[in-house]
Amino acid sequence: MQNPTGRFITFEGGEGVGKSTNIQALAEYLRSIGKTVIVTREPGGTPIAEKIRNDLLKAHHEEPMAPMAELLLMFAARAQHVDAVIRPALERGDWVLCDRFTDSTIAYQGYGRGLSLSTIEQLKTMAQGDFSPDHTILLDAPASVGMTRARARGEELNEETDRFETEEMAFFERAREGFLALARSESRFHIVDASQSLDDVTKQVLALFEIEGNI
Ligand SMILES: Nc1ncnc2c1ncn2[C@@H]1O[C@H](COP(=O)(O)OP(=O)(O)O)[C@@H](O)[C@H]1O
Ligand SMILES: Cc1cn([C@H]2C[C@H](O)[C@@H](COP(=O)(O)OP(=O)(O)O)O2)c(=O)[nH]c1=O
Repeated sequence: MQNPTGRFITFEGGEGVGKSTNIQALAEYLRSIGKTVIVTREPGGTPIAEKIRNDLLKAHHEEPMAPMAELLLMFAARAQHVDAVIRPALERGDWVLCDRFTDSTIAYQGYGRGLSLSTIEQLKTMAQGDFSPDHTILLDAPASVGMTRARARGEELNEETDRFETEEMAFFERAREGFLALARSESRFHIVDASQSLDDVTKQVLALFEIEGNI
């Protein structure tokens, strides 16, 4: 890890695959070796973007949300998040670990909802220019595995089901295919098999960072 400037690391994958848990483990490790680390998430990460998140995830609206409205709100939240939080942190030399980013939009709104990938690409350019993660950890598991974990976590923490969690399993399988297609086409991706035990998944995530120069 000789580069003194910050790095932007994103975690991607379906519901309940272990993104938040492994982000915390990586943050702890990076702090233990002296890095300043910010952990954030999408949609959200700033007060304005968290308000947009609230509208995006709320399961019960007085009307159905149009897929294009959903797409534009994802990018509105992201534009705010990049401008107010992510870019300033990287400029200070901090490491930014983000739970989901634009790959989730391609996977969920593109592969999941069936919106045009070229429209998403255009919006991406408008919202973030060529700004992109340095590395992306894709936690990959069959949708049913992650969903079972997410439901168990939801019951344990007494969380309300969000709008996405009400989608059918085929939607999440399409999103998984989207993530895998992205991972095959871009070298910033590191795929970790998230159907393994939590211990094994975390070991593999940390191994990407533990050996100097590994990542
Ligand atoms: N590899 C794993 N094996 C078993 N349980 C896991 C694993 N990874 C995470 N979990 C558990 O599954 C639930 C969802 O994990 P979480 O990190 O919140 O996922 P995400 O952020 O991807 O939705 C949590 O209760 C977590 O402890
Ligand atoms: C960032 C992003 C998230 N999403 C969805 C995925 C999730 O269902 C939801 C965000 O919730 P999140 O709390 O990240 O879900 P989980 O912890 O269960 O993985 O928003 C999109 O559809 N597009 C996006 O661009």
